[in-house]
Amino acid sequence: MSDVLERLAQVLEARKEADPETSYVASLHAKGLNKILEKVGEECTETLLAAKDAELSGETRDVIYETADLWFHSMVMLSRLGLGPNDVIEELGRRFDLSGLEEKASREQ
Ligand SMILES: N=c1c2ncn([C@@H]3O[C@H](COP(=O)(O)OP(=O)(O)OP(=O)(O)O)[C@@H](O)[C@H]3O)c2ncn1[C@@H]1O[C@H](COP(=O)(O)O)[C@@H](O)[C@H]1O
Repeated sequence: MSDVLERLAQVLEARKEADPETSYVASLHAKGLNKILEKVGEECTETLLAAKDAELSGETRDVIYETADLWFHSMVMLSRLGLGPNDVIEELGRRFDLSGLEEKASREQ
C-alpha cells in the first residue's frame, strides 16, 4: 500500500526540476508554497463536502476521489518542505498502542 506513496514521492521529487509548462507539480512549485497550501485547503473542503454527501447517499466514489486529491496535494506540500510520506508514516507508527486520549492527556501535563 505505502509502495504507491513511495513511488509518488519519487515522482514528486523529480518534478521539482521539471518544466511548469508540461508538469502540474512543477507548475505548483513555480507558483510557490502559498499556491500549494491553497490547493490543500481547497481539496480539504471538497473532501469534507464529499464525506457529508456520502453519509447521506451511501455513494462513496467522490469521497475516495477527493481524498486522493487531498493526499496528493499534501504530499506536494511535504515534498516542498523536504519531507515525504515516510516521515508521516513513522509518526503514525510511533502512536501505535497509545490511545488518543492518553496522548492528549500527556500533552496537557
Ligand atoms: N496524483 C496526481 C494528481 N492528483 C490530482 N492531480 C491534479 O490536481 C489538479 C486538481 O486540481 P482541481 O481539481 O482543483 O482542478 P484544476 O481546476 O485543474 O486546478 P486549478 O487550476 O484550480 O489549480 C488537477 O489538475 C489534477 O490533474 C494530480 N496531478 C498529478 N498526480 C501525480 O503526479 C505525477 C506527476 O504529475 P505532473 O507533474 O503533471 O507530471 C502524475 O504522474 C501523477 O502520478
